Amino acid sequence: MTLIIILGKYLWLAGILASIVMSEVVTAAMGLLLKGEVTFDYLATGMVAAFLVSGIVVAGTMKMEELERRRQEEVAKNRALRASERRYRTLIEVANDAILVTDAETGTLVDCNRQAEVLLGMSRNEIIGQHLSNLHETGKDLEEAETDCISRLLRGKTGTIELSLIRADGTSIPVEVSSSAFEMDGRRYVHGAFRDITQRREAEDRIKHLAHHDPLTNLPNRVFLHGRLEQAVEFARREQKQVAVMFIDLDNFKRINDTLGHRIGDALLEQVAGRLTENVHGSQVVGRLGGDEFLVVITGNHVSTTATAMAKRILESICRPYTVEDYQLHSGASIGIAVYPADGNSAETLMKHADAAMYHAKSKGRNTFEFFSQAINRGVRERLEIENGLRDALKHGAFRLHYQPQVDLATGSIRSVEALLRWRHPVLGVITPDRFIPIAEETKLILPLGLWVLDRACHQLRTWRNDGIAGIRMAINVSVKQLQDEAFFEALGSIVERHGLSGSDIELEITESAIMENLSRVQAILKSLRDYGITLSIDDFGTGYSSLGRLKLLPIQSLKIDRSFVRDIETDQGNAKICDGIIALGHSLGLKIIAEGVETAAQKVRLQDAGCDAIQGFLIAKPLPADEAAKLISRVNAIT
Ligand SMILES: Nc1nc2c(ncn2[C@@H]2O[C@H](COP(=O)(O)O[C@H]3[C@@H](O)[C@H](n4cnc5c(=O)[nH]c(N)nc54)O[C@@H]3COP(=O)(O)O)[C@@H](O)[C@H]2O)c(=O)[nH]1
Repeated sequence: MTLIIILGKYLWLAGILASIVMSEVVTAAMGLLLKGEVTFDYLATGMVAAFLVSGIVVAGTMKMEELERRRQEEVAKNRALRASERRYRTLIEVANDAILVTDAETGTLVDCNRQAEVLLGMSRNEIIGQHLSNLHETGKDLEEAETDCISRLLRGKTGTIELSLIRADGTSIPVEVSSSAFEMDGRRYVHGAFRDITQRREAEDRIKHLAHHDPLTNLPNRVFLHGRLEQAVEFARREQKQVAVMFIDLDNFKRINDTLGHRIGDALLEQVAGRLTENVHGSQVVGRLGGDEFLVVITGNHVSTTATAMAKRILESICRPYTVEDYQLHSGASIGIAVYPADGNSAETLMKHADAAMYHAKSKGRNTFEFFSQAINRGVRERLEIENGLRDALKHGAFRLHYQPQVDLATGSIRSVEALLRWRHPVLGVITPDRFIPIAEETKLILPLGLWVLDRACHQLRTWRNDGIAGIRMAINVSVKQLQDEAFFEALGSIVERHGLSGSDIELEITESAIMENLSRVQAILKSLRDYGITLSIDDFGTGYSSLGRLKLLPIQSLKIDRSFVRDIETDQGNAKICDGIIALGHSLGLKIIAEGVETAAQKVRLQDAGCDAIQGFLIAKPLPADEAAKLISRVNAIT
């Protein structure tokens, strides 16, 4: 071999040597031929042999050169290949991701980096040779989707996908895979960069949990419940099943929250959530809609029976006393139930109807449950009609005020009139304030409506004054929602002054229950009103369980005995005693007492004997239109 290399390198020398040898041979042969020492044939044969030998020497030498060139090329190629392999290994080893190289035809792993060993908790030897699909987690809901991912990977589809790998210790690990396909030696491979996304998934899960759960009780929230209810309805539609939606609203919660504070209220809600959870099993779901409202979703057959049993259990469980810090608290619940498909075809309708049924349960006396019915549905529609009608009536000036006199029992004169709203609905006819005021309060329409009443009542008083009817004040009902409105006080002042009146011309009546349930929130505004000279009166007194202690806190000037106590004062000893008690209590606090709903002379006498200061009722007059009220005032006050 060395000889070949040397010869290969010195081919030119071999050529010269061969030429010299050949010319020597030819010269010597010619000499021998001339001397006749050899015949021509012999000489020719020798010459040919010499040519052949030298040709063979030259050809062999050339071949050796060719071999050498090829060998060198091979060495260079191998060196380049090794360098490329080193570069490739360095590249995949320095990668932050786990790299797995898969034979696209067989799905077998043919290479991996150190990160892959760490990610999978396996050695390189354990990884290489495995089928890629052996490493992905199976037996989960996502199996189908992930199998699809694996086959996408193997088909060399580029892009990013997410799947779960199974580690050597059996734990699952979510990964994001960026893959690309390449060909080598006529075979197709897939290069996959696998990135551990456990932390990202955990963060996403945390965010998802927060977005779907109520932070106080950790129960599913409104968004989650709505989605779950939609799924349940869809499932029931497909599988011919039923869904019951149970709307639960706590009784008394607002009072507890307002009087004892939000910390106690929150603790109570947490305990209620715990009790509800105890009563919900299997596929049933309980969640919190917000405030003191909870929802349960029940799917299956005969859901009405299940819901009835569950509602009874829940009511019983919610009723048990709660211990929160040093307090023993009592609550109850009102439950409304709507069933798919009878009561609605969508999550929205079912929730709305369960809510309506809950309101019905509440109005029936609380701590009870009620299934949605067509009667309730009619009520809901009517309510909606009233709500829409209220907006129109406000816009088109369809309200009227009537005025009912209040008579001073000491003098017999009319000392004030109460402004009372009247409304004739275009379809439903006359609607009493008892029906539309609560709806106006819920929809906040009471704010513009209340201002309209103030304006019209003040306008009327000014008109009467201008007409010479003096010495009376205007009593106006205000809702607690109005008192909570920051703009109310200023608006009232500007209305009163615009009509050339002063605070002392106005008396505001606020219902006892409303004032007591919102005491802390309205105390400041009541004080401002009193400072402005307005007389404050507690309406429907006796129905709201005010304690003497709390009454003393209020800047009020009079109490109005609820007409339910006045109705049979002559015959009902109990009611008579209540009236006597209210009069005595009020006087002891320096308050004036007025009795409403006085319909008979006997009632008037009984109240007068008890020391009542003023009366209002059909005995004197029903609420009257302004002109009739004016005539009555003039007549009565002219006599007295
Ligand atoms: N926030 C506002 N509330 C208002 C306004 N206008 C009225 N109301 C409140 O609606 C409730 C019902 O009022 P209404 O149907 O007008 O009934 C009043 C009288 O008609 C009725 N009344 C008066 N005397 C008698 C009687 O001898 N017998 C009898 N059966 N009913 C009688 O009482 C109502 C007046 O009650 P009160 O206000 O408690 O003095 C009622 O609660 C109104 O307050 C409004 O503009 N804003």
